[in-house]
Order: sequence, then C-alpha cells, then structure tokens
Amino acid sequence: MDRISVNRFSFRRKGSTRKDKDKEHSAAFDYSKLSYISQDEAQKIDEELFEEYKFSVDQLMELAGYSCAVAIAKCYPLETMTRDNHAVLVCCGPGNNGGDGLVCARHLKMFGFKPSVYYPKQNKKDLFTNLMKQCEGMDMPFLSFFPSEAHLITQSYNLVVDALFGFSFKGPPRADFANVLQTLAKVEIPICSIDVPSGWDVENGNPEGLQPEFLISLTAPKLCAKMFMGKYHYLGGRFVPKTMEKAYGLCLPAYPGTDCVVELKTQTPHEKETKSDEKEKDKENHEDMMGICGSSQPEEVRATDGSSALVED
Ligand SMILES: NC(=O)C1=CN([C@@H]2O[C@H](COP(=O)(O)OP(=O)(O)OC[C@H]3O[C@@H](n4cnc5c(N)ncnc54)[C@H](OP(=O)(O)O)[C@@H]3O)[C@@H](O)[C@H]2O)[C@@H](O)CC1
Repeated sequence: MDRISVNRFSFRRKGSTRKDKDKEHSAAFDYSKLSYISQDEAQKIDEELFEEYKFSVDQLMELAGYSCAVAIAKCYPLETMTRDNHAVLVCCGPGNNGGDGLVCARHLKMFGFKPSVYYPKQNKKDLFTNLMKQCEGMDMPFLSFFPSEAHLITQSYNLVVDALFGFSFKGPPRADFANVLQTLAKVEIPICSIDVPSGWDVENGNPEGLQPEFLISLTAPKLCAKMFMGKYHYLGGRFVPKTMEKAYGLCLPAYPGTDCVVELKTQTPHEKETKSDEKEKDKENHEDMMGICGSSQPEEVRATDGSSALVED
C-alpha cells in the first residue's frame, strides 16, 4: 500500500462519524492561508459570475440558500429543539441576501423545521415574489410586524436566521432596520447569519452589533469574518468554479465529497483547545487532502491579503 493509500485509509477509519469526518476535513486545511475578500472583490466576483459565467441570480440564490439550510440543520439538529415544534424565525432584507433567506426558509421547512418569515421591505422583482409565493404555499407565516421585545423572540423560537444584509450593506443601518438589529442583538437564542452578520461593516465588522453564533460565508469569507467569534463558521454555495478561484487567487478548503458546505475553523475557546492527538491526526490528514491549497501539482498564487499560497491546478 503506498503512502497516500495508507493516509486515506486512516482518514476513513472505522467508527468515525460524519461529523468527525467534517471536522477532520476542516482541520486539514492550512488556515493561515485562508482567503478573506473585500467588499469590492465580493461585488466583482458576483458580477463576473453573472456576466462572464452566465449564471442566473435564481441559480446561485438557490444554491446559496440551500447550503445555508443544510449547514443550519447540521449545527442545530431538529431533535435538539425545545420550543414550539422546531420553530425558527427567518429575517429577510430587501436585497439578494434576503432572497437567500427565503430559499433557506423553504429548505428548512422541507427538513422539518417550522420557519416564520419576517420580510418587511419586500423586493417586487419576479424572482422574489415567486420565492415568497413558494414559502406561502408551504403554509409558512409571514410576520406583519417585528416582535417589540427580544425576550418574545427568545421564548418563541429556537434560532433566528439573519438574512437582512449581505456584502452590499454600507454605513450605519437606516431607521427602518435599526430597531430590528438592536432587538436581534439582545435575543438569547442562536443567530445564524448568512454571508455577513447584518449591521456589520463588510470589512471591519461591528463589535457593538449583532454577535451571531453561526456564520455561513458564501463565495469566500468577507474580511469582517476575521472578527467572527461565534461557534460555527461554514463556507457554502459551492458555485464558484475552480477557474475563477484560480483567477482571483482564492485559497479555500475543498468541499468534502459532494457536500455543498464545508466547516471552517472558528476562534471560539472550545475550538482552540485542540488535544495533542488531534493535532497529530491533523498533520497526517493535511498531507492527504486534495483540492486544498497544496495539492499534488501545486501552483503559487497571491491570496487576497497579499500573502502567497499554493493551490491545486
Ligand atoms: N456571488 C455571490 O456571492 C452570491 C451572493 N448572494 C447573496 O447576495 C448578497 C448580496 O446581495 P445584494 O448585493 O443584493 O445586497 P444585500 O447585501 O442583500 O443588501 C442590499 C440591500 O441593503 C440595503 N442597504 C444597504 N445598506 C443599508 C443600510 N445602511 N441600511 C439599510 N439598508 C441598507 C440596500 O438598499 P439601497 O442602498 O439599495 O437603498 C439594498 O436594498 C450576498 O451577501 C449573498 O448573501 C447569493 O444570492 C447569490 C450569489
């Protein structure tokens, strides 16, 4: 058995659960090389996906929203939910981040959660009215007003999906959303933010604002994700072609198998307490990972933070 086969064998060892494998997969990536992108880069990549690669918004939004629901269901299994038959609140904003939220709500419902949607500034484009109709057709309630007190949200739901604003958010929140964000910052159930925690500056974060427990970055983590101190950080969507990753010098962990999400390392204290045997295992797996920065035929590229990295061809 050659060296690679031996390593593969140890990676898929008997008795390891799917969650273990996800953790092992994530641990094998060299996080010192992880790419974080600026607001301009996020917008440029977004435009290129539509204009050069000819994706439609519907396509990418479906993949984005689906991956959000998958990652949320992984972190917050139905059987751990205690309030009102798996009730979750999905807050959707006026842009595409809100569209991701509507898609996510639909898939959460399919997975057995009980989503209610708060969507105060509804986008009138067909794409969004269709997404709303799909949710309504599945008996999903749309709240006509936002609960005035944070404790009402804490008592009624198991978690909140924050799909208010993504990478196009700028400046302080305007009056129509300021109260919502202030209330959300006080809830005592997990907040799951899509792409960017709402109210955060896309590059500099917001230490006074919402502190989500869960973040799913789409395309690549935005610069503000460096300030994320929650428990779970995922990369999702899996719609960025390798050719594009290479052109932008993105250094991202490979998605495991056919998964649409990959868990990233977080900075929470529980994650820092890596046991020494786990460190040893990480080292071993690191050499066996394909599709991450440093493969059998590596190529040096510039990461967005200026450092160089090796990526697969
Ligand atoms: N390629 C990808 O990665 C893909 C990304 N996707 C998703 O798209 C997201 C980006 O979507 P996006 O560009 O539509 O903008 P988004 O962040 O939803 O917000 C825009 C809205 O916010 C408003 N607004 C702004 N600032 C504000 C303020 N201070 N206070 C109040 N309002 C404010 C602004 O209002 P306006 O300034 O226009 O009046 C506008 O209505 C991205 O993060 C990801 O989730 C996927 O769907 C597909 C593929």
